[in-house]
Amino acid sequence: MSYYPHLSSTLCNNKRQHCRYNSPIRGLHRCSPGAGAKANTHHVRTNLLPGLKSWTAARRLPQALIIGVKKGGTRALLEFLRLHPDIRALGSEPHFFDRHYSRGLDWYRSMMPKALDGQIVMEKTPRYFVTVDTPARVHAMSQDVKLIVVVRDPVTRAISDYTQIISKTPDIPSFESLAFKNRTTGQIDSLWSPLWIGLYAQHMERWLAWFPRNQIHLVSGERLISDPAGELGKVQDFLGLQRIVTDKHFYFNKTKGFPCLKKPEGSSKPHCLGKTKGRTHVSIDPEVIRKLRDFYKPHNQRFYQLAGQNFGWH
Ligand SMILES: Nc1ncnc2c1ncn2[C@@H]1O[C@H](COP(=O)(O)OS(=O)(=O)O)[C@@H](OP(=O)(O)O)[C@H]1O
Repeated sequence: MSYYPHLSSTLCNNKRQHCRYNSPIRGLHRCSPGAGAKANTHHVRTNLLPGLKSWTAARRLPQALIIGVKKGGTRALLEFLRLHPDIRALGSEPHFFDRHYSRGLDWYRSMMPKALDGQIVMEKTPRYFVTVDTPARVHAMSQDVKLIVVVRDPVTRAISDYTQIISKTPDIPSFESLAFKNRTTGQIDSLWSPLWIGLYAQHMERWLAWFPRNQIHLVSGERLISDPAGELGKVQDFLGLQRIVTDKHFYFNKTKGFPCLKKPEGSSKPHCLGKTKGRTHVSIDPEVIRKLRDFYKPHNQRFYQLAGQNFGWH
């Protein structure tokens, strides 16, 4: 007989790993064992239940990463996942594997939020998806790490990317002139970063050389907007978590034109993402958009094959 029936009742109790109740306590909603990453030795005692038991929170290396894609909806996904009591996510982008790798894993670990046993530590850095050395480096940290990629129509993604770039550097040439090596012949400049990032199959293949397909979960950036609870449900399943973030957490904000949170973590007020998320895009010559759609068609098909799903980008 358990002394803490309200706690033990949250533990997984059958092979299908269902949980019976929601615990009010962080760290007790896991429905499957997660990838292990060693904690550091600098523990902090955290008394969650005065008089009952003290729990140990520690900084650990992440067990899950949102690796991309830039402008895919990665911030929205991270903010939504943070509502889950068994997720501890770093708010900023640490860029460890692409920019700060020489600082070492101890530095990386020190960046992470403290987490209890059973909580999943995660971070998002969208550039990881496209940086050549990153898959091998992530693999060297952990073979079991769970990887999440939010993908979005590469043409819309490129325009979103350019909209962000021009908002910071207004003097750059037009999208139309940067997208082509030669506008007259119609030759696309696939090495221009906003276009190159959208070659998802190429980047995905690099990850698949290091990680099995079932360790990479793809989120549709489009569905993350049209059905956030549906996409979040699948991500929670992938992470082995109970589905705690559900449609009751979201409402559609007509002014913003996007789903927003009824009650974000640590607040009781509704909250939408900031002004840089969901910007009005610069308008692009429809003929250029048509050429880009043709350009991406074979790449998208190859990506659908690798993904085992069709994202419906036309
Ligand atoms: N709920 C909600 N609110 C606001 N924005 C949302 C939301 N869900 C997805 N998105 C889309 O997220 C796009 C930005 O993607 P990222 O967060 O990955 O951008 S970044 O790479 O971190 O800069 C952003 O792109 P733009 O619309 O081009 O600004 C949004 O379309």
